[in-house]
Amino acid sequence: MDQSTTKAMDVVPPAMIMFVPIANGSGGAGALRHSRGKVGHSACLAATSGRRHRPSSGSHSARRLDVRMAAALEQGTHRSLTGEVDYVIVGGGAAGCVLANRLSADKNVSVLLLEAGGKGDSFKISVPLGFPYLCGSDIDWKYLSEPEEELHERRVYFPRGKMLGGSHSMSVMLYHRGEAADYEQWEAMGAEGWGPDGVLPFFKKSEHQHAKDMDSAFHSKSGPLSVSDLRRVNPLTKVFLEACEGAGMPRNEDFNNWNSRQDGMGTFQVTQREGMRESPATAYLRPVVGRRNLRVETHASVEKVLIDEGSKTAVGVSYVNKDGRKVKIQARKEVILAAGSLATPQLLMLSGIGDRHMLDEFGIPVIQHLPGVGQNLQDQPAVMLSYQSPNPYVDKNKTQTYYTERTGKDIRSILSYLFLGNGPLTSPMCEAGGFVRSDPSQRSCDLQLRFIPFVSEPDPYHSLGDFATGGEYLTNKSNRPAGFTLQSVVTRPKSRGYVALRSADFRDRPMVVPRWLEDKADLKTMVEGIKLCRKIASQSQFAQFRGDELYPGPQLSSDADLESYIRESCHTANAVVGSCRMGALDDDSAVVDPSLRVKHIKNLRVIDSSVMPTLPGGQAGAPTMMIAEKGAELVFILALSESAHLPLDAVGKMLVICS
Ligand SMILES: Cc1cc2nc3c(=O)[nH]c(=O)nc-3n(C[C@H](O)[C@H](O)[C@H](O)COP(=O)(O)OP(=O)(O)OC[C@H]3O[C@@H](n4cnc5c(N)ncnc54)[C@H](O)[C@@H]3O)c2cc1C
Repeated sequence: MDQSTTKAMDVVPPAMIMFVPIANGSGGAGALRHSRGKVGHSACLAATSGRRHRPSSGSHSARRLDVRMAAALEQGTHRSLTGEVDYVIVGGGAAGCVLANRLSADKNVSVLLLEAGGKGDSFKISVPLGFPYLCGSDIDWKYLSEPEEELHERRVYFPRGKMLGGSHSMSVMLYHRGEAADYEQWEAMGAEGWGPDGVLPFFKKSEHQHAKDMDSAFHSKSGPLSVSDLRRVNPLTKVFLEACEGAGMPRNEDFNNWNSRQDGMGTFQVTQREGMRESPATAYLRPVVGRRNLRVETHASVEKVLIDEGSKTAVGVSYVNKDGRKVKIQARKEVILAAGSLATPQLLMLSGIGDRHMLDEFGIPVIQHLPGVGQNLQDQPAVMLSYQSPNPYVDKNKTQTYYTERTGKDIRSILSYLFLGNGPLTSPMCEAGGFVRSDPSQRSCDLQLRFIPFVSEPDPYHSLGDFATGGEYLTNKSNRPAGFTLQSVVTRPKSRGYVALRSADFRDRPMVVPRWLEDKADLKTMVEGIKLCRKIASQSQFAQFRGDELYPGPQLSSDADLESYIRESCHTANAVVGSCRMGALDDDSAVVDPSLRVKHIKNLRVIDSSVMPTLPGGQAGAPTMMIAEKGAELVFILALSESAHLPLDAVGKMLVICS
């Protein structure tokens, strides 16, 4: 038998199985036995589980609690359930952490979360302004795209988090959902049940909104994920907002209120708790890591899903654990892929699910020809406009206004962060910006603008990669002037790329072909973005803060010049989605159905950012967690309907009433 498949493993019928420690209760290795439990109203409990595990919100208590949670996580990651579990979740990122919390809320089921990276609990991760220092470090997968002519043969660097919390643990923390029309489009593309009314309850279920006066129709204060206003707004950010007004742009006080237009400028909300990064790991996983039916295994790299060839049923996964040992684990109920938009399609292909021709090319036995796997890749390309300040090297000492590599070393910033949870170190860098239409005929905003009180190179990620390999970017030696940057992001891109296998070895990164400029409309949007940013920067409000334009530089002014600059320097805004698209049951190009089940394969779902049919205009983190919230409910509905012998619809309605 070929190694990529497993003949009928002993699949236990759908009965709930509880794991109970039999040794000293300390969760010692392998000290567990199974006991059968009944299906109760546990799925209803799942709907409120986040609330029961809320960390306290006392001033310094969150920091202390973080330490306690880290200790619990330490124990949790060493607890060992061997052999078989009910649910195996592959990838402990944004979606994986949500799923681990919600599925293990039913204490009658056992859940194993496998994460290739580590715990991701170091201090540098929790300090918001430290975000650039995470890029290129050992908690980053550091993907590189294939060279493309359209991008002047550049390889684009894609940071992706390799730790619990995934990419969101190294994110910029902006909290955006897109607008209602984005989800109407999902539904129109065959994602039945994923329209605005179908997704809003799950955004709210996730959210713990700290700002006052937010419309409760769109916000909630009872979810696990802390969402807040900025603790400190940089003086230059305020200048930027005044300049936007000067340029005739409207204000928007809440980009996530679907009763009003997304258009307008304002400060961004962030996923932070008391000035510290809030990731899916801190919000969802750490509070529940002590649950006895949940095992979290880090440094566990999944190589493929084990699928029974005859019945086309996922029965488990094989992975390499932290000791380098190959382990097979059986999933009695489901395997759920949540490895993100680059790794999930790779894992499907390595498991024999994907385009037949590609699998043949690498000698992988085809279990299911599914040509959509890896296609429909979307991301938001971005381009920078940077100015130095009038006294660029003297102004480097104004560390509270111009962020430079000195800001993080400034004693005022450090003390303010440590004792008050405030100051520049709480900044996500992009503190303000907004959504605009590059021309009035656009149906939705095609541009997101972001203001950064820091001089960025044209391709900041290239420079960050250089820094990670010993370069001087971000060090005291760097010759960076003080200044500021405006970033134009294609927020609803029309171009589509793809992910393909590079080899049949799971340790090789897949090929990533972003094709950002495939649709010339996206190029045009970026050109218009630079022009609009120049207009904002030329307003009188900036007069005393603006020196020379550094990038692209005033000599580049025609559309052709700007296009060339964009090809040379556009970079990712980190919203990589769509490579395992959800669609209607009869849509052959879709990878998962609206219940997120992989087409033609039993007991296998994809629940992560890769299922998005299109990018909701904004960042991808909040929509990913929404997908995982709704995905967990879909998993419960199936489990309940099977054990109670009820139709799926009836169970779905019951759950709505319970929650
Ligand atoms: C630098 C950066 C900035 C960002 N800024 C923002 C922002 O401001 N706002 C926002 O909303 N979003 C932001 N994002 C995007 C957001 O983080 C992602 O959209 C979101 O995390 C996607 O969730 P996911 O669960 O699909 O994948 P991920 O969060 O990437 O999780 C996938 C997980 O799977 C693990 N994994 C992969 N392969 C395997 C394997 N073989 N075995 C086991 N585990 C595996 C990975 O290590 C990772 O932990 C940013 C992302 C980055 C990288």
